[in-house]
Amino acid sequence: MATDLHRPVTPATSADAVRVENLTRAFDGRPVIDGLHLTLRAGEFTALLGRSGCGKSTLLRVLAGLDREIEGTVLVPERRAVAFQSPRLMPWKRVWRNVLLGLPGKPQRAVAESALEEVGLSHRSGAWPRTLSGGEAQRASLARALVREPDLLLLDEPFGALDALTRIKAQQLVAELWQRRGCAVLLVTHDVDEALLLADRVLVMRDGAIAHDTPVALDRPRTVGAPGFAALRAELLAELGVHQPSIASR
Ligand SMILES: Nc1ncnc2c1ncn2[C@@H]1O[C@H](COP(=O)(O)OP(=O)(O)OP(=O)(O)O)[C@@H](O)[C@H]1O
Repeated sequence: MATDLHRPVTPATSADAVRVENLTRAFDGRPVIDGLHLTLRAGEFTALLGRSGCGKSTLLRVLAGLDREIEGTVLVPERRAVAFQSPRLMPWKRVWRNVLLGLPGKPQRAVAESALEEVGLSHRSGAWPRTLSGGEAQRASLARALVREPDLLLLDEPFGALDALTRIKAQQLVAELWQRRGCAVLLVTHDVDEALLLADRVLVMRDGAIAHDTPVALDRPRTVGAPGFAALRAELLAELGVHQPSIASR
């Protein structure tokens, strides 16, 4: 039975931001998502890992309502927003107009300015997208997500194309925004450390379903050197099929 994602349904339990039951998505008869179950709690930061091509982006697109050719049940909040690895800004619209793009009604520039201030980009409000650095463009994309006041923020490798320093800053910004806004976040990433630095829970996707679900009970703010970090990293890498050789002692 195809789920009517055209009328997003608020999950039955208000403590849940997302409920997915028995979700299947096939391309040309080949299921990429196959009987997947998933619950995301309101306000929870979840990271989603998995090998390339395992279906992470497909799942995110379904949750965003961008892909409706599915079977199963998908309950998501009405207010949700998505940011992709490539910021997808319209080159012919100034930054603040990009931020307001697609919002219903006639939102005032002040709405965009407020979101741009939140991501530290007020000074580039009137700029053309092509003049932005990679990090600035990604922050503009985050501002565009924030003006939607999402209960669910979907992030598809938003830091993937950034240099190492800009990436750290962008990760810190997302952590701050999440703590301030209190929305549920689902972050797709390839980076195990990034998942462990940011998330309350890390999921690993395999064979079209959630194969592994790890709570991350480390104190915040986190560092890669924190006690317990290395053990969680090793556990997740093993789930991803990467086994770290033990260093032989002499
Ligand atoms: N529109 C489409 N038509 C046909 N096949 C598709 C389509 N979208 C995705 N796929 C296929 O579905 C599989 C999962 O793709 P998806 O982009 O969800 O993987 P992913 O886990 O996000 O990968 P990566 O980590 O490399 O970004 C891939 O084999 C991909 O080729």
